[in-house]
Amino acid sequence: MTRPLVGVLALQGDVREHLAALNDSGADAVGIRRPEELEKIDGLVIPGGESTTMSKLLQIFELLEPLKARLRDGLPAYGSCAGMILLASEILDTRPDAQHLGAIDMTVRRNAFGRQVDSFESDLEFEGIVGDPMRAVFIRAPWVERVGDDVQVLARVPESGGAAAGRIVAVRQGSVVATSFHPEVTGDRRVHELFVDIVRGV
Ligand SMILES: NC(=O)CC[C@H](N)C(=O)O
Repeated sequence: MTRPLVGVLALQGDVREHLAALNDSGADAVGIRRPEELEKIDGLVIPGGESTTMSKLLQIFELLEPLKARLRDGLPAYGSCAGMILLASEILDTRPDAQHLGAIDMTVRRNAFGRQVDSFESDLEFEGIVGDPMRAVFIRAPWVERVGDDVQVLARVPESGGAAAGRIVAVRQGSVVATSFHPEVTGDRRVHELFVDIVRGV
């Protein structure tokens, strides 16, 4: 597979940044808004934004069930922040009618680090990615409170992170990856390169 076709769920959130990051990382990127567009892609990114809004829009645009089906069939996926929330099997502190995709066996707490003003940046180690520590940008981010046996923890808040030190902020289950933070906004393409390799089956 030379340049895989990777979709970015384009209902709401920071779509443009992920399209650019994927194009920089060896994939051809395309926005996804309709069920029929899901069939042609080799992988999918779910961007940051507002997970409860995305949940509603997934239903309005009739994408929820077709996307769940493609994920069940093994579609590689990567979710950042709100995308992590949607990929979870259990979400804490969300609306009762909020939908989720259940692609990773994990419990995620929305807005776990606090209010918008508590957003922060941190340098952290990312399992499987070599080189300098990754600059992680957390914007009203979730954290992972529980992971299933098949889920690999890829990154945690470092000891310098105060009360949140040790909290799980990046995970992988099979071909599905999720981060609490936003690599798409820093110019560091290593997470997107890792995901494109997963899509390629590397
Ligand atoms: N940066 C983000 O994606 C924020 C996520 C948002 N706080 C939510 O709970 O859906």
